[in-house]
Amino acid sequence: MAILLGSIADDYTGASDLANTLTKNGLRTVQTVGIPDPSLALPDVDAVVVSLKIRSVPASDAIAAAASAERWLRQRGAGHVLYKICSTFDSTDAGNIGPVTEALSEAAGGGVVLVTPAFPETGRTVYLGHLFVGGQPLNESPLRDHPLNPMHDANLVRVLTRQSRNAVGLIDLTTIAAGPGAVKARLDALSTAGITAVIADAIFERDLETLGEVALETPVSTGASGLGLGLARALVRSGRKSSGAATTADAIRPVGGLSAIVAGSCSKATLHQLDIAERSMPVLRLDPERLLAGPQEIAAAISWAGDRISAGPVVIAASAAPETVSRLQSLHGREASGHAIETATSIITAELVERGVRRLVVAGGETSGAAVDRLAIPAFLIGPEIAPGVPVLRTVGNAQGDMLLALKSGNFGGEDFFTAALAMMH
Ligand SMILES: Nc1ncnc2c1ncn2[C@@H]1O[C@H](COP(=O)(O)OP(=O)(O)O)[C@@H](O)[C@H]1O
Ligand SMILES: O=C(O)[C@@H](O)C(=O)COP(=O)(O)O
Repeated sequence: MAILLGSIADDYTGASDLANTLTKNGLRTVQTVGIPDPSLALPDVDAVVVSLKIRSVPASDAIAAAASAERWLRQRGAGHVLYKICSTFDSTDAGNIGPVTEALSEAAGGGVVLVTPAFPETGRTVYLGHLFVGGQPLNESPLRDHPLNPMHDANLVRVLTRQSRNAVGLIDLTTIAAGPGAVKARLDALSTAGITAVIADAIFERDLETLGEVALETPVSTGASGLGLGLARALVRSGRKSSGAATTADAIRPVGGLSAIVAGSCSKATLHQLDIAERSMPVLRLDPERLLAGPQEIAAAISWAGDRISAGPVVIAASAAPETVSRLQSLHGREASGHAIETATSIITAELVERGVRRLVVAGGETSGAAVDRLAIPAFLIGPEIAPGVPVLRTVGNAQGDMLLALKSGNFGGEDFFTAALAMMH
């Protein structure tokens, strides 16, 4: 299998978001969970998205994991590797977007890397280096209250500079509107000035098409699904994409079994989706304090689900509003609280699968990573889109048999996302 495009995603929901975008734009794509075991039979594809859980780990761990994935992708023919980050640039001053971008670039021989989290379809745009989420600057959006990576600065040149060893530049919208030639000339000038990463503006998909065309001529880029769209369209336009359409129908063959939703995302969109789900499904709100205190809350949740799940889907959520999250974090620490809750929700998920759940929605990137790791799912085929950024996934090589999943980024999906997702999984 020789692949045209490789990607390393810093979390699992982000990986499925990118895989969805690449598929929609004509690339046959598979999502692997880490570097797959050589015995795993992967389909013949144009693009592989390797999902890693490296958004909120120490930078040195993130670099090591990304470097191994990059080597694996290059060995399979990837001429370009996209480091898939969050469209809301989720990270801290310690990284990991800057350190991983620099490491991947150095591994590929250096040069300047285009960086943009723009994803216009979900309202993420970048202008003069400032990231907007819908109509709000990043630091005024709900991302200011993210449990793990609260974002307090919309100026991405500044944010990336704080995470980088080398200087960071900007390619503004005027240059991008002038086309690929103008972008290349600006990149060359910035590179001569010693800059190794540039934040690129992008408001419309045409901006990302221009950036994709330029990025494809370089070994590495860093961005969200918008840049994936640009790269995929550039590959198709250039005629480099092999024949064979990207179809999704095969991925949603029915799997039967029970269905469940597990949420650990505390994002505004997820909190509202949970409120809406309460009108049509049993929803258990976990007590975060009790979750941290010992295994009783997990056992109680599994017993609660066991009493109801044969009658229809159930929802189990650790999610809480910012004030509650802050209170827990002030008692137990930010990372310790997040990690303990991810562990608890992943144990609950595995128990539900043990009891026959085969159709599963997980809300939250870190939450999804912990759950998929505990289930030891090796890879996913990409099915149809439920909402922008969220496809139905079908497991590949799963020990428990075929399952259908949706890994929902906290901020994605309309208010009826959970019922919409389950309606597409049979
Ligand atoms: N009630 C809570 N208090 C504190 N942290 C929580 C709570 N519920 C979930 N979390 C943690 O918040 C984090 C949410 O991140 P994530 O799953 O990536 O969601 P999102 O996709 O919204 O970013 C996880 O680490 C999760 O364990
Ligand atoms: O780019 C995006 O916004 C998503 O693909 C993504 O990475 C979301 O991360 P989480 O909100 O942590 O799921």
